[in-house]
Formats: sequence, structure tokens, C-alpha cells
Amino acid sequence: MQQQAQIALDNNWLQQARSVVTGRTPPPGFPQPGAYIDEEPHMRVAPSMDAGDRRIGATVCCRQPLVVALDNVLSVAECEQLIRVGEQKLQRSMVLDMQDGSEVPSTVRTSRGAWLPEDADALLPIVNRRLAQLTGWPQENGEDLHLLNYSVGGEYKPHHDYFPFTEAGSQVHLARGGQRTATLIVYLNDVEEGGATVFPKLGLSLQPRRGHAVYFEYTNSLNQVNPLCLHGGSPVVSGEKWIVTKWYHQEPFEA
Ligand SMILES: O=C(O)CCC(=O)C(=O)O
Ligand SMILES: [Fe+2]
Repeated sequence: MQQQAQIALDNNWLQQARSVVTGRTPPPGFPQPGAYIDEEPHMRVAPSMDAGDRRIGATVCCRQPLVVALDNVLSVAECEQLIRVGEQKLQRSMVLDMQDGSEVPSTVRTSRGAWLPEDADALLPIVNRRLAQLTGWPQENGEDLHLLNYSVGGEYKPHHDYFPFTEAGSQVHLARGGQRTATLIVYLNDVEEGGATVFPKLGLSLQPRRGHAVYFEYTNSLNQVNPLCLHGGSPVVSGEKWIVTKWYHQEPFEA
């Protein structure tokens, strides 16, 4: 009896949620009570995927939420070139202040970062096109690639890439293309020791390998976000770590 009432409540909520969802993006800040509802993943995963100018191998690490390990995303020369393009511009990494949405120096993220705008180098349009084809997200829904460099001890403590709907500071970011939906992290070098990308709630850990990548999805069509996608970059023990991250949004992203 108790259980039936619960189901009726959930269905009712789902109905309400669907009725407000018009087109692809629900109203900004639409509150999402209840558990995350799994949907068909956005990325069409196959063991060997056509990314336009090369084939990329994919291994599903987790189905719900979708986490995929990818190999051969960038060549050795491309990894080196992306580091060269961005290394002059590296700055101490920032995080969002959840009160006002401004960027503040982070203790959660001890790394240096730089944005790689599309016009920074002839390689960027090639890579952006390839990643869009691979993931199925329109290229314009992606932010510019973001380069990160961690030295020994550098880490990115477990966090979510989405903007919490309830935080005032998220609103300015949600206004630029809606919620983030998916993340692709490409490893630009092998890390001697440490530096794995970890998903503590999924029991997953991926060791950086040059040219390989990890991709994951965390927002559904009801505008809910999946807390199981908590992830972080564990501390580098020896060597250093270079990555580029691509964040995709529900709608075209306005820089
Ligand atoms: O360094 C990592 O492995 C994780 C990076 C990350 O979470 C991000 O760039 O959003
Ligand atoms: Fe992240």
C-alpha cells in the first residue's frame, strides 16, 4: 500500500515535469525533486567509432550514468601541439563562487589552466569537429577546450561539472547554453604515478594514457542532474599531468 502511494506520487511528478519541458531546454532553474531518471544515453557507443578523420575505440565503463573510455582520440603530435599552444597562457585554476557566480582561486583544484579558443591554432577546429562527431553533441554546444596542468601534489578534488540549480551563482552560467550535459577529458601525457580520474560513487578509476580520453553524461531531458557522476583528478605522485577538457551544454554555448 505504502509502496503504491509512492509510485503514484512519482508518476505524478514525472507528468508535471514533462508538461513543463517544452523543446529541449526546460525553464532555467526548474526544480527537480526526486531521484534522477535514467534515459537513453546521448552518445551512440560502438567498439570502433567514426570520428570523421579517424576511428576511435570505445569501452563502456558504466551504463547508467554513461562513462566511456576512449582510445586514439588524439595523436602524439596533436597532444604535444595542444600543450604548446596553451602553456604560455597557463594561470592558477579557479572555481565558481556559488554566491555570485564569479571565479575565485581554488583550493579544490590545485592546477594551472588555460582556455584554447578556436582561433588559437589551426588544430583546434580539427579537434573540436572530431569531438563533436564522436560524442554526437553539436560543436556549438561545446565550450572552448580547457587545458589543465597538474604538477606533483596537484589534484582536482571530487566535484560535479554541472551547475547546481539551487545556487544563486549558477544562474549566470545556466544562461549561457543551459546546463552542462557531458564532459570529455583527453589525456595529453602519461603520468608516471598518480593522477587517475576517479568516480568515487561508481568505483571507477582511469589512469591517464596519452591520446586516450574519458567521456561521461549527467543531465537528462527533464533537466535533472546525476550526482553519481561525482569525479575528480587524484593527486599526481610523480611526473606531471596534462589534460584538455570539453564541456557540452544543452544548447549552443555563448562564450
Ligand atoms: O583531472 C582530471 O582527471 C579531472 C578533470 C576534471 O574533472 C575537469 O576538468 O572537470
Ligand atoms: Fe570535472
